[in-house]
Amino acid sequence: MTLSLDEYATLARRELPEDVWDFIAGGAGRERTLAANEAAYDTVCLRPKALPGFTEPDTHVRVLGGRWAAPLGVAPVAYHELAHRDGESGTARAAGALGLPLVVSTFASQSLERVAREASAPLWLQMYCFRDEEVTRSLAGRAAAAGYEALVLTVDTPFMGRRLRDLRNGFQVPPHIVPANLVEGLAEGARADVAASPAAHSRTAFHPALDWSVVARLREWSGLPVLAKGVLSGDDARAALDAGVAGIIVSNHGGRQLDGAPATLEVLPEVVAAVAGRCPVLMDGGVRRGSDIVVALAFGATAVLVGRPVLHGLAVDGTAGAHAVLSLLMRELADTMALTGRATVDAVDVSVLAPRAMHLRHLELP
Ligand SMILES: Cc1cc2nc3c(=O)[nH]c(=O)nc-3n(C[C@H](O)[C@H](O)[C@H](O)COP(=O)(O)O)c2cc1C
Ligand SMILES: CCCCCCC(=O)C(=O)O
Repeated sequence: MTLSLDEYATLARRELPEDVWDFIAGGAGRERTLAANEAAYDTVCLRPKALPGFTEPDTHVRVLGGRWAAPLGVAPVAYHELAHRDGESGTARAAGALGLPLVVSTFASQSLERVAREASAPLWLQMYCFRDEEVTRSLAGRAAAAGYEALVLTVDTPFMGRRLRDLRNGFQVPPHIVPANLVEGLAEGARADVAASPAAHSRTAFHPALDWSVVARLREWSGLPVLAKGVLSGDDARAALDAGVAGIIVSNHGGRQLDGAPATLEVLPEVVAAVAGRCPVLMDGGVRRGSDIVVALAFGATAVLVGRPVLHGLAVDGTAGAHAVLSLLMRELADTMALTGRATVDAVDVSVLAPRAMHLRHLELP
């Protein structure tokens, strides 16, 4: 019986080649930010509620007009087929069965159209922007045509961070796994390039000097709302809003870009304050328990996204494993809401938190 996301990670590690495990698990540099994301949740305590009078809370939320079964979605993660041949279609089936949204990566191993055919819950497409603007424009248009409900512009990755595990391993994407959304847009040489070294490819293919004006172009090309993913400060949140985003995702790319960047939970309140209710604020990074979701909501998040745990589920048991991971998180979320006396997601606010300092103060009383 697998009872926690940590256990899924342990099982997934046994299933995957070591270099693939490292690509998924790893972060940039010393992996300080990677570690900080999870550790941040350990600094916070929750306040239990005695005799709340119910056991099954309503976890539904509305985000950008879509109804989600919980404030939880799947973060954009490249190449799901690295974890299991079911790939993104399997993840879409798993998330859809639970009423949870999926953000499909530009670097998905199955085409965005194929994933859409398997989906039954909201789909968003994550956007990397390329030197060749036609590639970006075409992706944005295809997303709209295939029924995607939003674009997620990743704003923290002008190139991939220095991931030492991948450099040591000489990590290459296996030849049978391709960036399915791009195979037609990229010249043959560039296709070989992207497999041989994702990091080197990002340096040559990604737009090197993107600025916030791209938000308007993405909106124009797709007619879809655009969210900015990778915002870690109030200043950047305001810039994103000025550029016309419909939502913000507080993210440090799972610790894979700027090592030394703060844990996402740490900066979430600053971003929420800057946004002041003008758009939804999602977050990702280190969410591994339902109680982490409650903490993120208490800090002002509208919803959270999870990345690595979904790949762990896929690696363990394909579509069923991804489903198991997501439903475990939903169960833990509902239980935590019940034990803290919150019958709805709206009822989760800062009063659900009991900072550790409170306990210390209590102990110090004469
Ligand atoms: C293997 C892997 C691939 C990723 N690929 C993408 C990607 O293509 N686009 C993107 O915006 N973020 C990507 N991310 C970052 C995730 O969207 C997300 O920010 C991060 O995984 C959240 O942290 P978590 O894994 O601790 O849940 C990737 C992360 C991992 C682990
Ligand atoms: C050029 C290939 C890029 C894959 C990017 C995936 C990603 O964002 C990651 O963090 O890894």
